[in-house]
Amino acid sequence: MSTSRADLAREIAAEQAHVDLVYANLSTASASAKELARQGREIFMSDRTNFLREEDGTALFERDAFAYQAARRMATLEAEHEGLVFGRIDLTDLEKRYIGRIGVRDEEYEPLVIDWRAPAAEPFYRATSNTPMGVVRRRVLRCRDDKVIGLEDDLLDSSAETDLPIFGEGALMAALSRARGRTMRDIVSTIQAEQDEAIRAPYRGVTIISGGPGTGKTVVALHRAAYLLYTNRARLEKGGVLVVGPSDVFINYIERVLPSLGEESVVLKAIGGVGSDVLGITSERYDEAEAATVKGSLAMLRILRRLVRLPLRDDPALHRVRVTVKGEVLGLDKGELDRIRDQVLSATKLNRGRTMATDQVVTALMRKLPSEISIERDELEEQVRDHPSLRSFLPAWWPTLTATQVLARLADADVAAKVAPELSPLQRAALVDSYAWLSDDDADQSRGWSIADIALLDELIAVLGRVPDDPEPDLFLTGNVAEVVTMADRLRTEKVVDPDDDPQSTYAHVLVDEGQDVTPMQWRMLRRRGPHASWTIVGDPAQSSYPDQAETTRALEELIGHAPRRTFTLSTNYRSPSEVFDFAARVVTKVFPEAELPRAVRSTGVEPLLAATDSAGLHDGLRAQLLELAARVQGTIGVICPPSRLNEVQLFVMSDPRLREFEARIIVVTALQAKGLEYDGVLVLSPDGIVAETPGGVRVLYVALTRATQRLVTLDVDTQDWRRLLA
Ligand SMILES: Nc1ncnc2c1ncn2[C@@H]1O[C@H](COP(=O)(O)OP(=O)(O)OP(=O)(O)O)[C@@H](O)[C@H]1O
Repeated sequence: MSTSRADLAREIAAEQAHVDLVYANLSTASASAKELARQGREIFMSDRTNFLREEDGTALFERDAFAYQAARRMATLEAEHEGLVFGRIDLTDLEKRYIGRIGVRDEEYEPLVIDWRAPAAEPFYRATSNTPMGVVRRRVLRCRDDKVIGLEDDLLDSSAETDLPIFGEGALMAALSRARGRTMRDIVSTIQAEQDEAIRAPYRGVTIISGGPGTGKTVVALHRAAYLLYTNRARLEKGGVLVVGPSDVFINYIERVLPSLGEESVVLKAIGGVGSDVLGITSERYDEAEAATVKGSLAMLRILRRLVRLPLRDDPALHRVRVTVKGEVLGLDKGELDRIRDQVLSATKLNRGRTMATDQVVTALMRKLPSEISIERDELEEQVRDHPSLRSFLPAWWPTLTATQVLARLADADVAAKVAPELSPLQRAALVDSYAWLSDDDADQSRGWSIADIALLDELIAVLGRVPDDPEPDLFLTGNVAEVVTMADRLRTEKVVDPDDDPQSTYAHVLVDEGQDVTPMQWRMLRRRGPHASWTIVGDPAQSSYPDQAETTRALEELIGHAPRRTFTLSTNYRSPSEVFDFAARVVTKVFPEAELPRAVRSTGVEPLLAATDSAGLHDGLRAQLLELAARVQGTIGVICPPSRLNEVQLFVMSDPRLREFEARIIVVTALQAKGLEYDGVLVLSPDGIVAETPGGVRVLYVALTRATQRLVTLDVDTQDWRRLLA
């Protein structure tokens, strides 16, 4: 229903005039920002009812309209390419409202632009032709910096008597068909109605955002964080917002979205970095499938507790203690000492328990003195307490332990056999092997703690308590155990602070992305970061890399408890063309029939390409397919491969003379590293390898197959068993 180019140019010029007015007001306002903020507050206080009527019943709007806020956030927004004003709605009563990243008023306090999060902006996102909400036309302005360069309109109420011109084919399609960059962009001008509902859901309790791949879960959750900061600013700026994603690559990918919405105060962390507040360690390393599964499971809880209680060495000298008072030998044997240990550990944490344990040992020894020996109680106590053998026994029997020292003990197969009897021999071997790097003669000592270990170390800190400021010297460190401990010790970086403080940083709102991959042990780690928080949890079980879904669900249920909960399911795939998504869906439904399958919003007419090669021809096959992909798509190309091939493929892509010219566009990752990311062209290398080497198997292959925004190629190497799933 469009009109001529001249009409469009006229319309753009008219919009430009309004945008110019906004910028002019903004710079005047910035110049006297503080003063205006003060005045604004006064007006707000004295004439609140007037404001309320004008602004659709919200007191929030006014605050953001204050020029002071605007100036502060403008500094961030200036760095972005998208304009400050991006939308307009024309209402049946002829009112027009401009929507933007921040609210701006003129000197009369008349709104020139409404913040996208204000209630008055809601119809911009929610109105549809079935329910127009009084909106006749919705317009998206495409701006570069402060210049309007295009318009896209939707006529929502064709029955309204209007002569408003309508331009363009719709903003969403225009946005989706552009090539993607290396980082995620905000979608503030094209948020869809079902997404808007999740974004504006109430603050309290737990908000779950589910839906298949590419439905905008991540981007919606980030807009929700910006919305919550707007509606609960005082609480959230003080209490903090934590966003947790699967990897550092993912965090780099999303990190510009919130600043582009004017919000800088959110803490972003990869799941392997959540424990860094207490451990000083972050990890990006994945364990092999079997070990990762064991370490994620709640069975580890019992194993770690036993590990903490297991004496560091089976030294007969620690099986008994003897002191002499007035010629009488007073002693406790192993059974008595074990009982004291159990009692103390059930009352307090190990690193805080030495004093209590000492008191109990002293009392028990005092009781051993035959009653006929006459001695003042105080003197007896002093003699027992200060006895040199007791003083050397206690630190060895009740050592101060760091989390890394304790976990490192699992490198010893005998220790693992004692503390983890419930594991199968295969599981136990995988667990022990995963710590082989700790031994001094392991070639790969640089491997370090894995992502799954971080949650275990965090749990251990919760069990052990902090290391006291001035731990007594650990006299027990001799022999073989000492070697293991020494290596762990080198990696020990726990911060030492007041032992009575809760050691973790906590937040008022925690947003967890790719929640389906969070293992039960990781949920416990996250819970410690938000004991009183409200939560936004984003996920898609069909993409899970943790095999025991039932266990993860239980862990999540425990987190939610009785808190109010609401679930939003997003149903449209904005990333992949239908040809790519339908192909991937065929694969996943064979192993996970209950998968949420969204409807792809676009189609390109290009079916995925299934290619094959053998190990000998891998480089030639890979080069040929990548050159073809690079010629066919603009933008990024993701090569998704099994972990065992990652180094080889990275090296090949960097060194091959023909591929080097595309180096800036090609990214080589494993399927787990590709979680949450997208590329214009995707080559999935060795699907069989991905299934075999990754926890989650076919579900993780599904992740790989759903990363493309344009084209998908699969390249089998030697085997192609996975193709049976396409039948
Ligand atoms: N309303 C929208 N307007 C424009 N682009 C959108 C919209 N919704 C989603 N997108 C785009 O679709 C792509 C997929 O979004 P996102 O990564 O948030 O999906 P997801 O559901 O988290 O995917 P996955 O589960 O596969 O990680 C992104 O490029 C995002 O910007």
